[in-house]
Amino acid sequence: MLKDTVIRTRGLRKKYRDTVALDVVDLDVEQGEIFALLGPNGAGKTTLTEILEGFRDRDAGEIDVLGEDPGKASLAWRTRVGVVLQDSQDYAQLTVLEVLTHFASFYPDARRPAELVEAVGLSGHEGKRAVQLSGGQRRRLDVALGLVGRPELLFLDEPTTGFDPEVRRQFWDLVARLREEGTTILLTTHYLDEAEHLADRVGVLSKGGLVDVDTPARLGGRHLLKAIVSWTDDEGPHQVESPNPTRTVLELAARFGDDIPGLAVRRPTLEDVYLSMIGATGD
Ligand SMILES: Nc1ncnc2c1ncn2[C@@H]1O[C@H](COP(=O)(O)OP(=O)(O)OP(=O)(O)O)[C@@H](O)[C@H]1O
Repeated sequence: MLKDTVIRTRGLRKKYRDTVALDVVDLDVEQGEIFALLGPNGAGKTTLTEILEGFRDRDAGEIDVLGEDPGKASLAWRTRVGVVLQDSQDYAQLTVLEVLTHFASFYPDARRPAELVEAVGLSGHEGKRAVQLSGGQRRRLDVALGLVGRPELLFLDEPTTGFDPEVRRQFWDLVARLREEGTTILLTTHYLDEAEHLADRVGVLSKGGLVDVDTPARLGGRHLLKAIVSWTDDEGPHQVESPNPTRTVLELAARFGDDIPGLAVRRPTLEDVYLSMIGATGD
């Protein structure tokens, strides 16, 4: 294993009865990287994540996570890994502060509960029982629990589901701060804007296989795709694909004068590329 590789899998396979959930997955995630795993429902994201976390067994393949096999990992390894699962854990009757204090006691160098409350935007809710929190607030408590042990590697499984737009932005800022501290993050999300904003690289999982791994800007050859220039004239709306949209706009400006009616230049988004990749594999 390379010194700076935090996650490495080779030939990873997992089957549930007749369903092949993971089919020969080779994945490398480097130290300090934010890696987003994308894929439609049932693609295998949770299966892959939970195998890497040591919560599910694999059928075949090699895995190295922070130098150990998660299936046989030590307690010391577990303190280096933070996990935010899709489903909340059961601590409904404890207050926010009690939950955080309790979990902090398991770690050698835990973050202070007050710091965590602030970081996930739960200030003012410290005394509330978990059961009294809204869905989004409860999710933020889950995220705080993932961070409590100051993990070197953090797994975030759909962390912002149920967050309102403002809290999502706050969460993104929190992830940016973790990145600055050198935390490696494996994130699964259905929000393409989240992947674009946060991830250094994204991997698209479809039907148990990694279809592509690249930066958000280059995934699926996105950087090579043509821009779409659209405008409106007396005949109605027009649009053309252009390899050089600046030139197209200059030509239109020469034709229309100062103002090109209804001008828009649209570059293919990560979502456009992702949907065409998923469509191409028949999901
Ligand atoms: N415990 C299980 N027993 C049987 N089949 C399972 C089990 N867990 C997952 N599967 C199947 O394995 C496949 C991959 O599921 P997985 O939950 O890993 O997908 P996912 O990408 O996380 O989906 P989602 O986006 O909906 O969370 C699916 O076909 C699912 O039905």
